[in-house]
Amino acid sequence: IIANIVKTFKYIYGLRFEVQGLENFEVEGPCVIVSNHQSILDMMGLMEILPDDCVQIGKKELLYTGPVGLIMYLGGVIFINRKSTSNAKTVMSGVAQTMLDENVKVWVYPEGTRNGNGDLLPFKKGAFHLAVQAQANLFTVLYSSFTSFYNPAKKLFISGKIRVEVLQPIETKGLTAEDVADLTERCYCTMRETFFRLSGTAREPLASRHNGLLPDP
Ligand SMILES: CCCCCCCCCCCCCCCC(=O)SCCNC(=O)CCNC(=O)[C@H](O)C(C)(C)COP(=O)(O)OP(=O)(O)OC[C@H]1O[C@@H](n2cnc3c(N)ncnc32)[C@H](O)[C@@H]1OP(=O)(O)O
Ligand SMILES: CCCCCCCC/C=C\CCCCCCCC(=O)OC[C@@H](O)COP(=O)(O)O
Repeated sequence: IIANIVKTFKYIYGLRFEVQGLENFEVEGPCVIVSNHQSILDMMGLMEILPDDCVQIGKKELLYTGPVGLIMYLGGVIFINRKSTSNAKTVMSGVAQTMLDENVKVWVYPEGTRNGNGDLLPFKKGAFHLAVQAQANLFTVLYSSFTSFYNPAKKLFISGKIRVEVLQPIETKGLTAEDVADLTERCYCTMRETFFRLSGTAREPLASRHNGLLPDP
């Protein structure tokens, strides 16, 4: 119900989605889906391709946003406290078990916050631990940059097109916690390349950002 309502918002905002690779989602079983997160507009992009039985990880502050919080709660959003790694880790290890027991897919924004600066932030590792703990497939989804039609700094909001790509799943069978850092880095590199390709923007060398995993100084 939520997805069908939010999917109509694109007509009001004058946005078009061009989706590639949706058939990659046609794999049975639980999985973790990670994607870039630029703005609240991502909620439209999320609903545009949301598979069945898929819940999202959200910051717990969103639970207290009145009717929207209630809708998210009823929609199954898993709320985590980002300020407490141990609390977030405990919640997420429960999620791995639920994924397996109830055949659920989980959508995570590994940047951990909205970021509209035309690049990806360094990734948090929770989503990758989750995929490894559940030994589930990991899907990566990229939305092209919104900067050409939405730029709060320039007070710009015009109609536009968002290119979306669902990449081939990555298997995590046999991987352990020790492999998570490497898995995170591999996904980061692939997703960043894809983001620049979809956005039609030049690629900044990773070396200038400490292989992408560390914050800028
Ligand atoms: C008409 C009405 C419309 C209504 C319409 C409704 C729309 C309904 C749609 C809703 C949609 C919601 C959308 C919400 C969107 C957001 O709220 S985005 C913000 C919230 N989401 C997130 O933060 C997810 C990503 N974050 C993570 O996964 C983070 O890793 C965590 C779990 C929060 C921890 O964060 P952290 O401590 O800051 O960062 P991190 O460096 O990853 O971890 C620290 C250490 O713990 C380890 N660690 C992390 N996680 C684990 C783990 N699970 N197990 C073991 N070790 C772990 C790491 O490996 C790391 O250790 P080292 O490897 O460095 O030694
Ligand atoms: C001008 C843009 C406004 C257009 C809004 C159109 C689309 C609206 C679709 C559904 C409306 C309500 C959904 C609310 C869900 C909000 C999810 C979200 O984006 O939370 C922020 C969180 O990830 C990270 O928080 P921070 O960036 O760390 O703080």
